[in-house]
Amino acid sequence: MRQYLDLCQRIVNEGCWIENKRTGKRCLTVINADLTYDVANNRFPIITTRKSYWKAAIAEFLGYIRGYDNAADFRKLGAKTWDANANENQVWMNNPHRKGTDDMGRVYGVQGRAWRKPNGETVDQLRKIVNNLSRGIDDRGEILTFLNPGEFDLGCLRPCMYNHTFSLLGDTLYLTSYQRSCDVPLGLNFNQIQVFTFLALMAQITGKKAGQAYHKIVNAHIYEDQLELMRDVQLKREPFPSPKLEINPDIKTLEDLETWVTMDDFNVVGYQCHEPIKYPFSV
Ligand SMILES: Nc1nc(=O)c2c([nH]1)NC[C@@H]1CN(c3ccc(C(=O)N[C@@H](CCC(=O)O)C(=O)O)cc3)CN21
Ligand SMILES: O=c1ccn([C@H]2C[C@H](O)[C@@H](COP(=O)(O)O)O2)c(=O)[nH]1
Repeated sequence: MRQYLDLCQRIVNEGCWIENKRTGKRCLTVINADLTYDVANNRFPIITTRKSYWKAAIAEFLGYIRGYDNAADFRKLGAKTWDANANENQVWMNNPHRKGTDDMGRVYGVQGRAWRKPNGETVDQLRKIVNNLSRGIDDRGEILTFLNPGEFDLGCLRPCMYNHTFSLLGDTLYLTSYQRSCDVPLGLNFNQIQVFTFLALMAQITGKKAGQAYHKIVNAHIYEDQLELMRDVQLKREPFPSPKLEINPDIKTLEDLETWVTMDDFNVVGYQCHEPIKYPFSV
């Protein structure tokens, strides 16, 4: 939690104002942030200086794991987070590839589970990684990449957290996740939870011990309409100790994640937090 607050404070102290064309807003911005999450000791990196809707964060990531391309499917799991990008972004609404209400196009999990090859076949990147890790294999290329520049025009948004690389040292599993663009008040609150939970889940279904998760961010920003709340409210609060994440031990395979898992299979124990803060969201 300290590392999150340090990053927020660094943006407030040292950030540069950058005009963002897509949203029409200015962002206070720094380049490069490195965060580490201790999954081995289950120190769940949830924000405690405001209420965090952690179930929505896990639901969103489960939707990526399942390869969903529709905001309605994310809503059914418990995440409303794609409603605006699927249905309120004028550029995407005017895109002839958009298949109607709630369609997100070929983003995130679609690329992760069904990357298109020139011959018409698809590559299931996640299945390959799970198969290899389960057999104790790390081919130094256990990479799940959502970033497909050839298909940017087929999706509502380019992926922000776009690459997850797994590594095995003996029977300990590590994860390194890369993020090109980070809305620190809103997005990072979710992304921290997602990186942590992804490693915990992958360790569980491949029979490995979870090690550390490394989260590398390039452009970390606070939108102009979020700054006051961050600087004058959230950063004035003292964090509480990290809680623990409990995952249903019956989740044993990728198929379990694809079929029956719901948010009832996750629990956070000992979460103490300050009052909610409602940050503005930019489409
Ligand atoms: N500007 C922007 N920031 C983002 O973080 C973001 C995007 N766009 N577009 C794609 C996804 C969607 N994500 C989102 C979208 C909404 C919330 C959000 O509104 N969070 C609130 C309430 C959550 C709830 O009630 O479930 C929060 O207080 O955390 C968070 C992440 C992250 N991504
Ligand atoms: O997982 C996510 C998804 C999105 N974001 C944020 C980062 C930016 O503020 C916007 C995306 O805008 P771009 O113009 O495509 O960079 O969404 C996030 O923080 N985390």
